[in-house]
Amino acid sequence: MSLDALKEKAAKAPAPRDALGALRSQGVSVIAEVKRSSPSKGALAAIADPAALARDYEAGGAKVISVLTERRRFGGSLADLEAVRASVDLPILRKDFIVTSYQLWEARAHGADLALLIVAALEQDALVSLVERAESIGLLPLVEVHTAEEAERAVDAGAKVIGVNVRDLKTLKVDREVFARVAPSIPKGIVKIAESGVRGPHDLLAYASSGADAVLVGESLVIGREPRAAVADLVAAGAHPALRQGG
Ligand SMILES: O=C(O)c1ccccc1NCC(=O)[C@H](O)[C@H](O)COP(=O)(O)O
Repeated sequence: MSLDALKEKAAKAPAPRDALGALRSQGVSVIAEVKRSSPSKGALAAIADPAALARDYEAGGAKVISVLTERRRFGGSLADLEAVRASVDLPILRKDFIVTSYQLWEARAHGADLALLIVAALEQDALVSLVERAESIGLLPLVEVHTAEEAERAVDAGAKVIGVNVRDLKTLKVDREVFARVAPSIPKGIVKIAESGVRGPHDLLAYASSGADAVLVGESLVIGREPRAAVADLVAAGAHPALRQGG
């Protein structure tokens, strides 16, 4: 589709939902992901009806839904994004390898409210310009980092929401300690998300004790038999106001 056509589609898309408000609400917010497969684990779950899964996540108390839209390695699509957006009242994250403003327009045109920007994949100028572009078209950028240096770059680029992915995207290894090492480099006032490796409430509590305002969870929700109950268990664990770091 041409950029002009995409911009026209974006203009007709439903208005963006308040993702920052959702992430800043009380308790540790759960971002539940629609994830069929992954480079690290291969096939995880068939997910014939991503909209039904998203409704289960919403009923369990998730604050945001993440939809992987990359097809080859994650089995996702923009059609999934659109179907999920239409089926719930929550803000939706387009989780993909976004490196152009075309992909941001594409995200908004298909109903996304947030878009992932991975610091390691972008030169600083490009990162700054994509953060600005995202905000100008109504998308909240979730800027993903894996090291303290990348966190500094995210802050310099004006990120309001930073996700620390504890999965090393080069080796695919998950090291949950990464969050505790990187989070102190993120100033108060910026929403901190711990991404990957949440197997259950104990991992959410560990991330929360290191300052996480939200967790992003994929695999453990899609391989379990009761996604709604699994989300509800996480939400209950994260509900204690004392857990919030006041960041
Ligand atoms: O999941 C992977 O194997 C992966 C590999 C390379 C780049 C990204 C990858 N995953 C995307 C994500 O960030 C996760 O889906 C998300 O954080 C949820 O993680 P998990 O709960 O561990 O499935």
